[in-house]
Parts: sequence; C-alpha cells; structure tokens
Amino acid sequence: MNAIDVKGLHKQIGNFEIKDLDIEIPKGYITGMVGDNGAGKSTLINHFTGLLKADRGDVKILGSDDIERDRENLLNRIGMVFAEDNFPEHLSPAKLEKLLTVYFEAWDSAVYHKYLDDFKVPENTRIKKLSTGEKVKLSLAVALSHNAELLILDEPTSNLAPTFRMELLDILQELMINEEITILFSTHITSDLERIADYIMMIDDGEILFNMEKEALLDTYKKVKGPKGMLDDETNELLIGKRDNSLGFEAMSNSWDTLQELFGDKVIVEKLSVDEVMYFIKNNRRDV
Ligand SMILES: Nc1ncnc2c1ncn2[C@@H]1O[C@H](COP(=O)(O)OP(=O)(O)OP(=O)(O)O)[C@@H](O)[C@H]1O
Repeated sequence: MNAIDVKGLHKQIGNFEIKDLDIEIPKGYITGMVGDNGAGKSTLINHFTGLLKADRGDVKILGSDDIERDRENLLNRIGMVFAEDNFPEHLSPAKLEKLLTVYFEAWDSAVYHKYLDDFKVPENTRIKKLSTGEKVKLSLAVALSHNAELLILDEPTSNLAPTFRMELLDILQELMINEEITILFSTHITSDLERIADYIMMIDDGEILFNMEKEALLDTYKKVKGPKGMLDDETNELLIGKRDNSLGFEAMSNSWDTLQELFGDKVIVEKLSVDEVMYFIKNNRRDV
C-alpha cells in the first residue's frame, strides 16, 4: 500500500521540467529525498500538497486522486513543514492555536503544548520575533499535533542546530514505532537519511535517478577501487560513474563480487555512503 502514488507526472515551469515521473512512497516508512539545489524536490513536494497542478499525469495521495476536491480532508491528514512557514507573523504560538483548533478536526492541544515545551519555543512571543530555528520547530509542533497520517517535510533539518536535529530524528523514529505514519522528507544532510530513512529517493534535473530501500541500496551497490590498467572494456562495463585518479580508479558497482572473483585482492570493495552513491550516479549521467 502506498501513501503517495505518482504516475507519469509532468510539469513545465519556465525552463525547468519534471519529466514523466512514476513514484511510489510506501505507507508506514520514512522516505528521504535527496538531490542538488534546483533538482526539483520542492516542485515535486508542491504537487503532493496541492500547491502545484501537474500538466499531465496522476498524483494519488492517501487514496485520493483529486487533491483539489479533497483538499480540506487531505490537509487534515497531512502534516507539513516547509523551510519557510506561512503562519500569521503577528500571532504568538499560543494565539495561533486558536486558529488551528478550528482548522484541524483532530487537533490535540496537549500534544501541541508538550512539543512547544520540549522544543523550547516561547508560547507568548510573536512569530515574527522567533528565530529561524524556532519557526521550524513551531511548524514541526503543528505538523505533529493533528494526528497526521503523512508527514511531508521539506528540508526540515537545514536550519536546526545539530543537537536538536538529532532530537528531531529520534522523535520521527519514535512516531514510526508508535503509530502507523508515513514520512517523506527532503534534505541535503545525507547523514540524516543514513540515520533514519527506510527508502532513499534521488532526484536530479526533474528525473528520479533511484528510489530504493536504503539497506538494499547499500547492500547491492558497493564502492570498488583498483590500480591503473587493471580493467578491460568488459570489466569497465561493470562500473558506474568511474573516476580515475593518480593511483587507479574508483567507482560504484553492483557486480563487485564478480570483480572480486576476477581480480582478488587487487580490487578493494567498501561500503558506500549516500553521498558517494549520489556522486557516482551523477558522474555516470555525465559520462553517458
Ligand atoms: N515559479 C517558478 N518559475 C520558474 N522557475 C521555477 C519556479 N519555481 C521553481 N523553478 C525552478 O525549478 C527548478 C527546481 O526548483 P526546486 O525548488 O523544486 O528545487 P529543489 O530541489 O527544491 O532545490 P533546493 O535544494 O535548492 O531547495 C529550479 O531550477 C527553479 O529555479
């Protein structure tokens, strides 16, 4: 069962194009979305929240294939955090709650105040006076206080201090254990993904380069390094995004075991980081 199902999504904005994407975000898991600046992460997310409408293709969220028609119901069931929030700046978090209780059917005041307290967000200070990080924390408190089934977080951690980032990742993980919830979050901080994501999706220039279960990704693909002159045309074909350096080459490969059989100790096989996966895949695109 998928929380988000996208088929053939196409969108042209100026010179940028989201190119006929098929995406499945499975229910009950954390999916992390990565990609360079301008890759299309926010544009894609805006289609999930109804802020943008596709030129063509289908977007199905929490069973609804008509976001406009079901907007109110969906916004109750989706918790959202964006890098910039749209809360009325003249209100304090305490006053804001009066609006939110009207808006969200399943608003939980006790949970909201608990998060404000835990996150050390001053309840009676006007939002415009809050620091950037405090505003993100306020958005998170709101997103976590209306019993949302799906959390969509667009770079939630980028403005947060490392200690709170860790705290937030723990909170998100705990939510997964205690409740049937789905989380999609975009980030540039790949160590956050390594820590909590079940699936990793990479977007580049409006295309999905991969969307895979993290453990399967890191078990299937490994970093391989070897000396100069070791490879022929055939073994070269087993490598993804190869880069040569003064000592030899390094690349990513899902045929690392074959290379090990062929070359024994001459080839070094190591675990990849998510950053390295992205690096080699981008290299491969450049080479093709
Ligand atoms: N309203 C718009 N008009 C023209 N171009 C736009 C508009 N909105 C977005 N774009 C372009 O679409 C591309 C994708 O932008 P998007 O914000 O989705 O990227 P992103 O992956 O979220 O980037 P970042 O990591 O920097 O936040 C960019 O090239 C951006 O300039």
